[in-house]
Amino acid sequence: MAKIAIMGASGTIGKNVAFTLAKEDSIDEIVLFARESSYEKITGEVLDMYDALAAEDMDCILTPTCSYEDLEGCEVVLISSGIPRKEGMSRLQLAIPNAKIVSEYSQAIAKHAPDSIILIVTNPVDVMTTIALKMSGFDKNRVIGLGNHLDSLRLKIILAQYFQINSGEINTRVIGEHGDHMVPLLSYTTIGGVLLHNFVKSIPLDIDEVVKRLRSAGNTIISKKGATEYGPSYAVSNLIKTIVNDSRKILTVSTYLEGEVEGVYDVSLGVPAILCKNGIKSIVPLKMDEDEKKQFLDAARAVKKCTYLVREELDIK
Ligand SMILES: NC(=O)c1ccc[n+]([C@@H]2O[C@H](COP(=O)([O-])OP(=O)(O)OC[C@H]3O[C@@H](n4cnc5c(N)ncnc54)[C@H](O)[C@@H]3O)[C@@H](O)[C@H]2O)c1
Repeated sequence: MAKIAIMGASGTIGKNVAFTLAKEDSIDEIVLFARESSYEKITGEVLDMYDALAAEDMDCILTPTCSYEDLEGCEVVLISSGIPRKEGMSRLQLAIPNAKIVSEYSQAIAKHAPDSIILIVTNPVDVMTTIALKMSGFDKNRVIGLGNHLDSLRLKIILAQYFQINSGEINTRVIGEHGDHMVPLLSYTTIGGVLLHNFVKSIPLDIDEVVKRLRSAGNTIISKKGATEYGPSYAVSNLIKTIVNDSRKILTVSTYLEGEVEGVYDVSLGVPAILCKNGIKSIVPLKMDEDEKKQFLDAARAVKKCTYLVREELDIK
């Protein structure tokens, strides 16, 4: 049975992840951490969740708190605190205030839950993953960012709807940046075990249109309902369940790279990795085609530039 914590639990992602995971048999306590200004709200969320859990005869302990001491004994700590991107705001303008929050929380986690795994959702997530790594001092296998797993789920559903087949038949992956420089790995995509490139010989597909829909998927949701909610929350819950259950699934997560992908160093980006109880067990080796490789290197350059500027601003070595 696992104890986990969510920092930013009063927000959309945080509370949805808490409610989803409270129904998991393998998790017996969830710490919902909030700032003092959000404490009332978080206690209200907890009372409401308990009513729903009672309807399902579930007994997960939900602990609302503003105290870092309650992180003690957590196996996984999720950071989903942060300001959202406002119109006209550059990536860097978003990154600096969010990096200050991630930096403070990562140090608190290192002190109070030194054996935990840190999972980052706060955007720009690939930059935040490096900040959390540097500020926690954790082994890089225990600092993981979520972004491309969600993008991969989005590509899966776009293809399933296009071909009108069960989404379980689609095996696909998006790597690189969770943002403009995402890299859909079409050369690895299979449908019912058949490579996409072979499959589309019999059923034509406008690949450019699919990639365009994928890249704008998050913004399309935000423009219609103000925020993304169920997709990211379920994607995060997938990662946490895989870790606490030691399931060893291969999921695409942001991790600090030191040459595991040829020519890419000192930057966190999304790559397929085997996840286990200790975090990342290993990164799955990739053989990208020329175009995918070029896109991945572009992603590395863009994310690295932003990460360096943030580190300089916050004086993070
Ligand atoms: N990586 C992904 O796939 C993905 C997907 C969706 C959202 N996100 C990101 O996750 C983060 C949270 O999204 P959300 O929709 O839950 O946002 P939200 O605005 O609903 O919640 C934000 C949370 O952060 C807290 N917060 C805000 N400012 C803070 C500060 N200065 N110090 C401490 N806590 C603070 C709020 O109290 C709240 O709990 C955002 O950065 C968003 O961009 C990432």
